[in-house]
Amino acid sequence: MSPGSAPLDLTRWSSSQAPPSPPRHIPSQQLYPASQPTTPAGKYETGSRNLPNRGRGASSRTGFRDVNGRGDLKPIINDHPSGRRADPNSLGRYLSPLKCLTIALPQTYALCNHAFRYESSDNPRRVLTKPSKPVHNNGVDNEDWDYILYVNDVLGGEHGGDRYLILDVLGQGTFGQVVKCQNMRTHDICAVKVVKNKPAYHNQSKMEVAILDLLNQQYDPNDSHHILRMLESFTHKSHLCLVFECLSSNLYELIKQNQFKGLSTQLVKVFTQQLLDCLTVLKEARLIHCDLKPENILLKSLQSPQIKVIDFGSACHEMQTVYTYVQSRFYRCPEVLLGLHYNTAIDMWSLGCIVVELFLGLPLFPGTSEYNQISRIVDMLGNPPTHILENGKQTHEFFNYNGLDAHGRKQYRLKPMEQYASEHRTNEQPSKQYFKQTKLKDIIMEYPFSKKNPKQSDIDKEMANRRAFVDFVEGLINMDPLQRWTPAQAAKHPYITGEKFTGHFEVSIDTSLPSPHPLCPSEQYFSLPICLLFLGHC
Ligand SMILES: Nc1ncnc2c1ncn2[C@@H]1O[C@H](COP(=O)(O)OP(=O)(O)OP(=O)(O)O)[C@@H](O)[C@H]1O
Repeated sequence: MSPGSAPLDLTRWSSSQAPPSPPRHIPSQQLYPASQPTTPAGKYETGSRNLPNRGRGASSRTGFRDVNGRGDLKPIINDHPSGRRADPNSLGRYLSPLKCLTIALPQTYALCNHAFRYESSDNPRRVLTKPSKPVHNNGVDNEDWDYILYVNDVLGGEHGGDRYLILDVLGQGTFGQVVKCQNMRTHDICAVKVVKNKPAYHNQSKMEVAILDLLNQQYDPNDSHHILRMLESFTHKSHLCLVFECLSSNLYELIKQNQFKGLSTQLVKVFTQQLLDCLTVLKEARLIHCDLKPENILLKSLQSPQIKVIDFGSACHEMQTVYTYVQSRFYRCPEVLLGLHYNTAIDMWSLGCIVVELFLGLPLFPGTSEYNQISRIVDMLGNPPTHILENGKQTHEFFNYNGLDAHGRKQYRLKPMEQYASEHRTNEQPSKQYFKQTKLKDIIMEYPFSKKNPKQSDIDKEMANRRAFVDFVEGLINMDPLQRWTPAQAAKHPYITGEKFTGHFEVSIDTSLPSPHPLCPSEQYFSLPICLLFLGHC
């Protein structure tokens, strides 16, 4: 530096003053509009303030300047970062190659070809529905009568209601698709179930709307009983759409993430308490969920073990058990398998299967067929009580009648697999065993510890927890629905309350009778559709 010359003060260069220079790979006449001078005014002015900003990477020499006003010329370095193109929207800023080829791709194209024009309407729409080929309903439905959903399409607003921007897919079920959406008015994120455009699904889903409305408004107005919230429903291009609060992963995914190793008795307890709370409310409303399983229990978020029960699409009132074929097979109870009348007790059987699965990481009765399901249950728990077998419409499908016993009671024995298979022309396979033990108590008590080298005090505590857990589960998977514990009874078990478990828990009689619905004239003749008429849902 010459004596008397001012030091370079790079900090006083603002990026907006930095002159853009053409990148090596794009001709400068393409980079700058014809009206814009290739060399911005002042680019080669002398004086430290006007020195171009120095960026990272190689610099290119673009001229000389008088460094001291006395004609001492020094080369001017144009500090254009290597491999970067000037941002045409922000003078003095540069775009990285990554940006040029991603978010600034339309500009990059426009630079290369002046005729290029970008229109967002030309974007290929990301389809979320499979198959996506238009078949029905003027081309908006596929061959399965599912509405073909695209990211950034809008649902709703047909009758002036809220509109929902489709963001992503959340799940798929028998009834339709569930997508993550954003309410375009409130900006809230929600889940929208878009039901198949078929009368059977449409009508059944209207029942789901009615049941959730009833539960949300009448039985759980404060949203404190772990029941999914339905925000509204509307029709979009003949598809019934149900708008729900948006939840997180389901419990099956949680088990899977845990590599099917099972959850601690403590965490299982936290989930069970919430499920019992939900089932208590359902029993009060005399509603049967009919499809309780880990996939239909969702975490509210990944931050805490708060859960919600979803999918009331198979739910019904106790007086309206029109379908004989309910519940997912692994969680199906003996009275349903054998074709008896059923009530809210069937959800308690499912709950028993679920809590064991949460603890073990594997389903308790993973039946591969109806026969395999019942044979797994019988293998573990023995025959169902005689009165159940006597009254089951399907008993003769699975059991042989073996005459009367010494007390004059009918005796039944499960058909051998080969007999059942030949009678029903099915390909039954022997049950694959996942545990070497066959009895529930042994499976649970001998299940390996998750902790390596636990202290004796930890072992004692865990074994005490497990003893309470076994006793609790046995009350739920009682073959006799009349003896099976109700949610209120189960909620009093020491495993749930945290009291010391001192031996088999004797339940007291459940006096919590369902209260008559406020809008129904007679509890005796209560039926859901009548009730819904009062609520204006039919
Ligand atoms: N509120 C929600 N928030 C987040 N994901 C959801 C929500 N509701 C449903 N899902 C996802 O969508 C999937 C299908 O939903 P749902 O069980 O209600 O549909 P379905 O057609 O009734 O299914 P199924 O075949 O079990 O009857 C769920 O397993 C879940 O993964």
